[in-house]
Amino acid sequence: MTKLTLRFTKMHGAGNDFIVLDGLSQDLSQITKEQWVKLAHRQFGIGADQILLVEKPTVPNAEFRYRIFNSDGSEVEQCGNGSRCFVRFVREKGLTSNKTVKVQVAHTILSLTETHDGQVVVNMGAPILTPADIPFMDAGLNSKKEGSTTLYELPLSNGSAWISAVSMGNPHAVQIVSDVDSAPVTTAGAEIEKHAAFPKKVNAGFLQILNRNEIKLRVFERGSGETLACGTGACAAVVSGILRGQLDSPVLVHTRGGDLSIEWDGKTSLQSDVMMTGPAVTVFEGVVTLE
Ligand SMILES: N[C@@H](CCC[C@H](N)C(=O)O)C(=O)O
Repeated sequence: MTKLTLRFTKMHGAGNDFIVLDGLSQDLSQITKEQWVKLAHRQFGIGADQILLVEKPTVPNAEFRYRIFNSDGSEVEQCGNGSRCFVRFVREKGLTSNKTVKVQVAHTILSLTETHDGQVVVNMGAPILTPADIPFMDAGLNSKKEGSTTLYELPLSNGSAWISAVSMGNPHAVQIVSDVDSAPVTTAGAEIEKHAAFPKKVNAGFLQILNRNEIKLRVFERGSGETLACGTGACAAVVSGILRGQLDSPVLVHTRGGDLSIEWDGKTSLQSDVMMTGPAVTVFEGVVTLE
């Protein structure tokens, strides 16, 4: 196998960490799934929750395309914290001078804006709540109404969990817990991630409500395990809490790696876009050789 030498940037958004690769000036097309896994490995690679590739768009109304790989090598549709790091990356590298950048991600275009205080605001689009589009197989599950949404009872080996199913481009199962610090995030989260009700697997969110505008959140991410923060998980948790009638926008989300602010006018229209504001930080740069 030929050796491949790549320039990379290590970044994080509220502790959710990324290897960002410029695919505009480097050929990344030959990299295999095994090599993504090795790059993301904490001991045998650089270490990251996700790898982000910056590429040319394939549609006319975006400046860039960016692709996302989980640390298990699976390619996914969406990454909230990653999108903030993406915009910081293209601006720091001088690849654009626009303050607001439109980027193609899977099947959507995201709009991202850096603010004067170093935060990034992302229009994450409207949440997807139709089970088949998440995708979520609700047939045969117990369900109940709470506020203006339906909750589903997900059977687990150690009891069950009442979840709401929300997609922010990627699937999330959100449950409310009384104390997020003692919640079984790694065990129940790992089981929910692979639950048969979610044919493409799912990110499992554990949400503790502090008051109507403030929550604590931990997420066991599909393909990466528990991360210090999950941007799409924060959006999905706030959508779930608002629909359950327990939260009001805006909501400050405390994760283990930092805070995110989420706004959603879902009481006016379910089609309202979710807005996420949070940090994006460059940690270091380097060169890595893949074999
Ligand atoms: N960390 C991300 C989400 C990354 C993708 C996720 N693990 C999935 O498989 O859907 C975020 O900040 O949203």
